[in-house]
Amino acid sequence: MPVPRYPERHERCHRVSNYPHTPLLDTVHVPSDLKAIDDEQMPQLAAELRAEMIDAVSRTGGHLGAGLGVVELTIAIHKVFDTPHDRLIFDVGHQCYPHKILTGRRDRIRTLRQEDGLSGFTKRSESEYDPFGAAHSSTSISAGLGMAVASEAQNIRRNVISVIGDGAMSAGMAFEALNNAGALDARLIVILNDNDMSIAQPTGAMSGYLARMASGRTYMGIRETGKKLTAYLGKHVDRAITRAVEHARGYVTGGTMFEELGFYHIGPIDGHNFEHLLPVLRNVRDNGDGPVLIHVMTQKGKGYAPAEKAADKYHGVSKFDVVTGAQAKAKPNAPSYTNVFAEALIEEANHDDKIVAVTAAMPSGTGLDKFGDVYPSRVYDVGIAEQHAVTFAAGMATEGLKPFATIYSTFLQRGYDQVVHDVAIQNLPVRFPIDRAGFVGADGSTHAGSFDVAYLACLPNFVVMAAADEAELKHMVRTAAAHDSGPISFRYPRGEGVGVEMPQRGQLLEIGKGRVMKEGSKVALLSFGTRLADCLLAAEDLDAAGLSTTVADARFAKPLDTDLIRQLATNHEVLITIEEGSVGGFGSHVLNFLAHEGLLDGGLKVRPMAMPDIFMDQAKPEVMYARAGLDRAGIVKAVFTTLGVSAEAAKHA
Ligand SMILES: Cc1ncc(C[n+]2csc(CCOP(=O)(O)OP(=O)(O)O)c2C)c(N)n1
Ligand SMILES: CC(=O)[C@@H](O)[C@H](O)COP(=O)(O)O
Ligand SMILES: [Mg+2]
Repeated sequence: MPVPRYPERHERCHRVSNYPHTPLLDTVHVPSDLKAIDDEQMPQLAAELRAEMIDAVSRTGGHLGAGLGVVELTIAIHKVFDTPHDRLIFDVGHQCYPHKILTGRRDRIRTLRQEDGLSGFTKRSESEYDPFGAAHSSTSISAGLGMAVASEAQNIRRNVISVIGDGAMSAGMAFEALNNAGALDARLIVILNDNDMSIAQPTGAMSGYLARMASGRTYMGIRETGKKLTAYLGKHVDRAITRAVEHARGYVTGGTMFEELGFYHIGPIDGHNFEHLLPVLRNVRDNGDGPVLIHVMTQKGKGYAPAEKAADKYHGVSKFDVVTGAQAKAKPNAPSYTNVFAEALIEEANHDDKIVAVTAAMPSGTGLDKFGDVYPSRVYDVGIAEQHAVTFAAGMATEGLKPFATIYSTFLQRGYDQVVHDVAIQNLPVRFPIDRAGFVGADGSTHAGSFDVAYLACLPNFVVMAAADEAELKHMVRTAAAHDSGPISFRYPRGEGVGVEMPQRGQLLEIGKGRVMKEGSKVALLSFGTRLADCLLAAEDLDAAGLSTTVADARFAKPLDTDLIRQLATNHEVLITIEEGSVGGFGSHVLNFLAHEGLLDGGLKVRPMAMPDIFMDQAKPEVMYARAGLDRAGIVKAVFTTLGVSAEAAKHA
């Protein structure tokens, strides 16, 4: 039976109306419905599921390539195992859209990543089929092992399956979990979904090792393989498995790194071929014990030509035209912060050959791909390894290089002990450009850059800056490059700048000095970072309401500009701090200073404005600002509330 291949048809066929058979997908509401469908019909189901996913993501945007690559694998796992009793954990969770469609969420799949819609990742509160939430990578083996051990401790027979990508497998956490699992001997099934891609090309020796296995260098003969498999799976190695072995390139059965760690290692097998997947999974389900690793080869973007051709560009997409693959791109009003950072770093590197840059598997997201185009030997992609990235940079700093460890706010959380122990305590001049600081929109709470100011400004030795606009970002890159006496960070958000005039090169900022943008006499708005633009707009409203307003840009959360704060506290009735970060950040440091200096004792009304103490679900950034009260209207409201007056009364105050 010919399987319709979506790209060749170039049609929107999510309803499979042009498919000659009854849509099988319409009969699958939950995974147990798969039991009624024959193995031979699985390719048809996969084609329908793939088409459904492509159509949904073309309307919502989101993670495309990873999900397309695991369509067959997802179906096969749900067909063979008994979820949700058996636990299925997707690492990162960005590949889980086919899983969502098969697990009762098809009717909401076109709400993916939208306000009040489905999350773009797995989420415990969303479905019983998501036993573990994710979005940061490389947690699935640890979580799965915990579940497996807990089940065994409670005499519950269940399979736990962790699906982890080759990129995610590069992280320290994954190795820690493999190490523990091999020793504990718990019944854990790890499926290594190897598509030879991370977001970008994978890097590192592990990636090379997997590629060598996939190219057959370590394969053993089929007969020998059969013997080994029998040893693991028991006497009844299914006839189908022998067929699968013949079709697949073979089973690796000895001497692999995974085997040395105590795993039974099966594969590589073809992850798009049900004749290989189903018998292998059934045999693992029905026989054997202890940890097993199944190495499955897949193709990122499988079944959609544009995504197959350019897996990096179709990892995460905006809305796109299914026929052409063209992604919707709003005309930008200003350069993105990421691009400004990249250009500024190149500019500084032109002047200083000690400058180097480090990324943890995010070259395009951080702009370091552009830096690498100019200075290929001065950029290091260490893989998904934030902890290592930080200490690696610390080591470079000890030898006189000037490393920029460029890591998203949310991912730097993973390297926190390294930031404290390896960088701050030793006062090493590692520069931390912190991208995606603040709300990030569709990726939701797991990716929000909420905590970096709180977790960095509390550390002795650190200088902590936030850019209010793209020109400020340039200044901060230059300032960080010149700051050689200890660690320094600067944060900037996802998306476009505000459209200010750009200097050719950044200026050196005086450490610990803010700037006054506008002088008033009654209300002082002290902004840290990109809320400055809304503060200036709010000040217009406040002035119009008769509340003369000063606006200042703190630039530094550490060291604080104490002269500026003292002056604002002394000369105004109200002092409001505003930042796009959690409680415990800039505002907390200002309050601490004011309290210690006795500046709160004379009746000054101080209100710190920060992100609310919740994990906020995905929505458009404007909506998130409004919800958090961190937009123009929210700032005006905070001032009125602090003064205990209405807008009308304020005019007469
Ligand atoms: C701790 C952490 N660092 C970085 C990322 C960003 N990230 C998301 S997916 C991804 C690549 C994952 O590659 P792989 O596991 O091979 O999955 P694939 O996309 O190839 O299916 C990266 C780097 C992340 N989610 N978590
Ligand atoms: C899944 C993941 O962690 C990344 O793909 C992330 O979604 C990228 O975010 P940006 O689009 O902000 O680079
Ligand atoms: Mg991969």
